[in-house]
Amino acid sequence: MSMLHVEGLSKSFGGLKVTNDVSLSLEAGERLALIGPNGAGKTTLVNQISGFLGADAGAIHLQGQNVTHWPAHRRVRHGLVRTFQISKLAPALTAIDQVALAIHQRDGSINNMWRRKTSYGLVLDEARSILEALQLARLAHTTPAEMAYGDQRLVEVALALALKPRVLLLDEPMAGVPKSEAQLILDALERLPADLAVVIIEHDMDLVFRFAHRILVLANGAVLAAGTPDDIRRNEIVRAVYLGKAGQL
Ligand SMILES: Nc1ncnc2c1ncn2[C@@H]1O[C@H](COP(=O)(O)OP(=O)(O)OP(=O)(O)O)[C@@H](O)[C@H]1O
Repeated sequence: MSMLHVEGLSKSFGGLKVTNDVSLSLEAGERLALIGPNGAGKTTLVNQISGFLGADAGAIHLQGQNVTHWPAHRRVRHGLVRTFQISKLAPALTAIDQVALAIHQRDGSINNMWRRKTSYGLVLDEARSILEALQLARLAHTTPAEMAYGDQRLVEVALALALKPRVLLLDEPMAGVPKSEAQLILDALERLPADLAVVIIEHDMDLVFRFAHRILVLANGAVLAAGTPDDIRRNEIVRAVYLGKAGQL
């Protein structure tokens, strides 16, 4: 059974079809990249899958369960977690506190007055191990303002991991990150749990072609092509519409 199955998803804003009959499937451990020119509908599709935007037509199944009409927070509880293009970090909190807060949120313990100190110790242990897994332990006691931008993006990935996703949607983790920090991001993404299913929106083709097992190309809201990185690299239509024009192949 697929971890995520999207069938015929569509959405229009006025007369503009922003997603047009999009289907995709994702197995545990798979890395799928969503690429396409600006305005192709990538973020809209991720907004729909994560429950931030409804669908005019189509269905979304998470591990066989129909979640099409579920609100975003319910999808999160069932393992469908996303990050955003724009930073959502709390400016005054250290990385470890932010991750600990996300763990509390996941466990529903944030308002639990009777929380025992021992359980808080366990939360901190877990927060530390999430940071370590992404090689971010060096940032544990650092606030976002004191971090390089690439590190901030990675702490956001750590926050998403704290929610124990089975499917992780990453919206442009490389956006705004200077080239000098790009390798750091790629290294961290390659250390994501092997059984996690990942959908990544990304304009950086180096990252896309190194990270993705499969690539789905969107243009004008519709699927233009889908296949392995080699298939996509060789696809003449994709080259003409997107990759060739971007001069990145
Ligand atoms: N709330 C909205 N109301 C009206 N139009 C919208 C809305 N959100 C997105 N759009 C339009 O939908 C189209 C797709 O936008 P979307 O942000 O999904 O594209 P994208 O592929 O993610 O682009 P980018 O690579 O620039 O992030 C664009 O033409 C955009 O202007």
